[in-house]
Formats: sequence, C-alpha cells, structure tokens
Amino acid sequence: MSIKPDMSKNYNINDIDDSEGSDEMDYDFDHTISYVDEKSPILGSQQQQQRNRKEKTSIPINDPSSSSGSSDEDTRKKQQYYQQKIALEQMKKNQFDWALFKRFCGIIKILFISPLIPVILVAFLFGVATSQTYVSKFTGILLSNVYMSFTTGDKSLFVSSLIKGFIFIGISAFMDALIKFVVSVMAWRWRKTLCLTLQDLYFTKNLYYKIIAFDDRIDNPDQRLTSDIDNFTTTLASVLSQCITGPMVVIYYTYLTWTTISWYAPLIVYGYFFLGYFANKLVMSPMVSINFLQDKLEGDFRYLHQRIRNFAESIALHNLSKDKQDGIELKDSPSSSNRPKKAKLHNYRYISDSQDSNLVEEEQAKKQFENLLNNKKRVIFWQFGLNTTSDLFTYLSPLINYMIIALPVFFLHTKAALLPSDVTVQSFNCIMLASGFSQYINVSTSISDLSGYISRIATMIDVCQMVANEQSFETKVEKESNINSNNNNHSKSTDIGTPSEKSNSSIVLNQGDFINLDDISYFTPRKHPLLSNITLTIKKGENLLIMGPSGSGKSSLIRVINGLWPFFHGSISKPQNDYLFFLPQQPYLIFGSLEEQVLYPYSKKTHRISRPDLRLLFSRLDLGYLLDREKAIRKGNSINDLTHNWLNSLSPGEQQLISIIRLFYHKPKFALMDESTSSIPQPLEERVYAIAKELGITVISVGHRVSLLNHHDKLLRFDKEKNWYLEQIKKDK
Ligand SMILES: Nc1ncnc2c1ncn2[C@@H]1O[C@H](COP(=O)(O)OP(=O)(O)OP(=O)(O)O)[C@@H](O)[C@H]1O
Repeated sequence: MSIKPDMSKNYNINDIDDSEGSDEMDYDFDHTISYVDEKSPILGSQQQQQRNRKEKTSIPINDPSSSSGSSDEDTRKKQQYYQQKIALEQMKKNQFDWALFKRFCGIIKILFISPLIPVILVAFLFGVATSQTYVSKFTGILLSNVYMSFTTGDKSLFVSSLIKGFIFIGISAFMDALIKFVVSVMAWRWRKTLCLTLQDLYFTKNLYYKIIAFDDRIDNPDQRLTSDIDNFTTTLASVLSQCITGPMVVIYYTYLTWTTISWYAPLIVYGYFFLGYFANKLVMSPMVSINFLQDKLEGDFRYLHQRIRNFAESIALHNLSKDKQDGIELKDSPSSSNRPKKAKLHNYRYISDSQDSNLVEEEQAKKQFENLLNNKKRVIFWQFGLNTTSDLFTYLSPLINYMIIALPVFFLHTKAALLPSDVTVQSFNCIMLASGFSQYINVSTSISDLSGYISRIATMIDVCQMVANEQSFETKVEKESNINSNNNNHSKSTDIGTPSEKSNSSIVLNQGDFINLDDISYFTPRKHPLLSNITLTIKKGENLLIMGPSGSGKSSLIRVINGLWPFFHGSISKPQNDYLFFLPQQPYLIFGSLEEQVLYPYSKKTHRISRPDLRLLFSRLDLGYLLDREKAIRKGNSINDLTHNWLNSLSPGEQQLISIIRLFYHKPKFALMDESTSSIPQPLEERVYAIAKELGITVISVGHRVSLLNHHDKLLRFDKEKNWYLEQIKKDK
C-alpha cells in the first residue's frame, strides 16, 4: 500500500491502494539519526536541508564518540565516555570550597525565608545548650567531692554529693533529650520549607517538564526532592546543634581551664584542635565528590528498578520470546554443551553461573549495582580514613589533658604536687574543653555528607532557576485584543506584525474560532530542524489529520501549537488554552477515582460530575462496566481511595477511552489528539469522531491509520525529506 499525493491535486481517500489489507500507511520509516551542530540554522529550502544533512553527519575526530561503526560496543563506549565526562565535571564542581559555602548560604536563605520559628528554635537550642554547659560544671565539682569523701572518710560529704549528683546529672540528661527533640523539630520544619519551595519552583512554568525534556543537568530530580532534602535537613540540624553546644562548652571551659590551671592550658588544647581540624579537612575534601557520586549512583539504581516495576509486563513479555529463542538455539546447537558459561562472558562478577539467560534489565541492574558498590567501597575507605583521624584526636585528648596538668609539676617546676581533688577538677575541665572541640571534629564527618547534599540540592535550585529564566524556553504569548489596541494607539509603523517581528516566535491568542500557523519552522530542543515554513489555517468544524513517518515531527508540531515547545520561528494564532485540549500518545491516568480521571486537570475540589452524567459519559463508549467495577471495589472496601491500583490493570484501549471521555467532558473548541485512538477498534473510533462532531469539537489528529482519513477534512502530510503537503480529503459518500 502506498500513497503518492500530488500537491496540485485534491486528495481522495479512494485513491489509496488498500489491497494488502493493512490498516497502516506504508511510509518509509528510514529515519536517519544525525549529530547536529548546535548552531545549525533552520534551512528553508530542500537543497539547503540536504547540504545541512551532509554536514551534520561529520563527527569530530578527537572525540571518542566519533569511532566509526555503530556496534553495541561503540555505543557502550560512547555512553561510558559521556557518563564519565559528566560525572568528572560534576565532581570537579563539588569540592569542599568557597563556592560550595556560597551555595550552602543560598540554601540557608531559603530555610530562613520565614525566619520567626527557625530563629526561635535556634535561640531555644542556644538557651538549653548554655544551661546544660553550666549544669555540667557541677558534675566536675561533684566528682571531686566524691573523690575527696573517699580519701577523708567523710560520709555526709559523700551522701550530699550523691543527692546533688542525681539532681544535676538528671537535669543534664533531660536537657540532652530536649536538644535532640528541638533538633528533630528543626529538621522537620526545614524539610517542609525547602521541599515546598523547591516544589513551587519545580511546578512553575512547566519546569518539571522542561528540566526533563530540554535539560540534562539534573539526574534523578525525584531523589533530590525526596531523600536528599530529608537527609540534608536532618544532618544540618544535628550539625547545627553540635555547632551551638560546641562554642558554649569551648568558651566556658576556656575560662575554667585558664582559672584552674593557667593561660597555656586552653592554648595547648586549641593548638591540638587545629591540628585535628586540618588533618580532617585533608581527608574530607575528596569525600565530597565521592559522596556526591554515590548519591547519583543510588538514584540511578533506584530509577532503573522503578522502570522495571513500571514496565514489568512488557519486560516479561519480551523475555518470554527471548527464553524461547534461547531454548531453540541451545537445542539445535550441537556445541551448546561446550558453550562457555555466561559468567565468563561478562567482566563483572554478579552473574550466577547457573543462569543460562539473563534479562537485559537484570544485567543492567547488576552492572549499575556493581558501579554503586565500587564507589561505596571508596566511600568506606575514605570514611575509614576520616574516622581514624577524628577518633585518634578524640581518644588521644585525655593524654594531652594529663600532660597539661603535669606541666607545672614535672616540667615547669612551679608546683611541688597537686591535691587529688584538684587533679579531678582540672582534668574534668580540660576534658570538657577538648570535648567541645572534638564536637567540631566529629562535625566534619557530617559536613562531608552534608556537602554532597548541598551540591545536589543547590544544583537543582540553580538549574530550575536558570531554566525558568531561560528566554529561549519562553514563547511570547499575546492576546489579540492587546495587539489591536496597540495598533489603534500607535501609528501604522508599529513593530507588531513587521517582518522582523514575524521572524521571531510568537503566539497570539485570538477571539476567533481558528488556529493559524504563519510560516512556522520548528526544531527539537537540541536544535535539530524538523519542518520549515508551514502556513495553514484550521477553521472551526474542519478536522485536520497529520500523517508522516515516525520521528518526522508530527507530535512536535502539536507540542508547538499548544505552547509546550518554544522551539519554533513564525507566529501562531489560536484560541486561548481553555479552548484547546490535548490527548497525548500515552494516556495519562492519575491516582484517583473514575470521576477524578474525567475531571482531570480539574479536581473534585472545584468540579463534580453527577453519577447519572458520569454513567452517560461512560456508556457512550461502552465503558459502563468500569463504573460497576469501581462500585464493587468500593463496596468490598478493599481499596485505598487515593491509590486506585486497579486502574493500572486497564487495557491500553480502556485507558485511551477514559482519556477520550475526559475530552468529551471538557468539550473544548479544539482537540489535539496524538495517536489517541490507536488502541481502540475502528467502529469505536468512528463513534469517537462522531461524538466529537456532535459536541462541536474540532479535531487535529496525529495518526497512521488510513481509517482516520474518513473523519478529517484536511491532511497535513510530512515526508522523510522534511517536506510538507496540505491536501483536501475528498470523502465519497
Ligand atoms: N525532548 C526531546 N529532545 C530532543 N529531541 C526530541 C525530543 N522530543 C522529540 N525529539 C525528536 O524530535 C523528532 C520528532 O519527534 P516527534 O515526537 O515529533 O515524532 P513523530 O513524528 O510524532 O513520531 P511518531 O510517529 O513516532 O510519534 C524525533 O527525531 C525525536 O527523536
């Protein structure tokens, strides 16, 4: 079956040779994938496009991706090269340095965006930490008294010290629990603030779509929004509490060691701390990038398993046939018993010897898991180094304390001897001062984790802001009434509508019942030119069908018309978006009841459909049984109202029909249907178009089925040379 339409002729559906009985148009699907120069212009003429195509196929020689041939090995190497390049660039950016500190300050600004409660919490923490530090002083004195009561045999001193001990140590323990409680509340609040702020950003101006479709700088945005923010705020709150209690202890015990020993005592402890700090920093710096990479690998690993969950059935079906093929091959091959075991064919170790055939997904998951484990090994080794230095400094600090106390007796000879109770108080004070500092050293371990989260969260904020402010991702949208009033207010030489203006992209929201494309040339987000200079008008009541080879740009034109893709030149005049409704290729069902499916993108909060109306909508497409099924499930009380998992088991056709019911409920002036009847039988497809007509919906369809021609008035046809043809469809009664 083939169609060779002539632009000069009207197109007649009876001209189609359907002798092969196929329902699909026979296009040449040979679509070449080329490497495009980012700056390649959109070329209008065919010759220019051909020249451009030739140029596009040249690949830089020094780039590993340029290796000739297109074997799997090459593709794998290319992917590896780019992954490593990106990971290295990211790692370079995530050093523990001033830039990271500035990014941290950016996040802090968000955390304190409504400062009252966080400031109260921090002040409260400060108050509790101060009181706890003060109360801890009595522990030292009590210890000294207990020690003295043993040496002097003073029972009353022992009893009174014990009673005071219970009170003060009890208070201290309670304050410790209070600090932990405040830290948890603070982490909870910060998570709320940061996550909501980021979500606001993520959902503004379709950013969630743009950063996934147009920008590849953010891997796993879901992980950043969920676990990274949670881990970051929890770690930050605990680091903050340590940073607050630390100085309290340091300041107070600096004073006590100075007064009970001498000026050099705090000085030596300070020197010891700085030595520890620099040793830790040395180990910490590389850990930032290693932790960053670990988070990325964890996210990728989870994402792969998520995909396996989402596509479980497709994977299982594909692999049923694969198992069969493997079976035949094994049976037919005389040398099958001599085949090397699978494990030997792979470089990595996690493939079981007993398995003859592994799923591609299994291999990928295992490969990714191996990468993750390899990096985790690095994390563990560097963590070991960090723990060794920080623990060494913590554990050695009592010895330093005793050396400080021993200085006047054994080295300076300023004192002959010390009383045991004095030694107890002095060593307690030194230990407390050192513990104040060792809190900082311990903080450094948490800071290395924190830095990874800072990088990931700050990158997400930066990229979201950059994409939000990116002018090339924005299309100028104006109301026709505004343009007219501007035209009236200005002289005829006003800018609007001048050729220079027309060469840019603009969308005008008209009051009329038509969609007009004026000299539209559009391209992919990577600037790969698609179709050029399309000019056409779609009037109300005049259905348009778009056909063409796969990847030729049919869906992209729909994206351009509804304003999702700003990658075009020329101007579009269309009714405002409330009058347009888009049905994507992949039907989208939300978590919710059938009524909520139909209401979407509205919700039950603002809209409701009465039971009889809902039944009528479903019955028109023979789907009344789904409402009965839902009713039975509700009665059985076996379903969580929010997660209607049973919807996942609907057939693709049922899913398409539900989105078509959604379209009928919303009754827009224009419907943009992207292959949205491809899974339903032809008689039902006829009914869908008949109902749309009855409801006054003008349809712009994308599709491959010849039967669609029956329901449309005009055909916009693309060919593989990037030419377009607009033809009138003649319908013979
Ligand atoms: N987000 C994107 N980034 C880069 N290229 C894209 C993106 N989306 C689509 N493309 C490319 O744009 C070209 C046109 O895609 P489009 O989805 O419009 O094809 P189509 O004609 O609708 O194909 P099909 O009939 O298979 O649905 C394809 O080569 C596709 O790979």
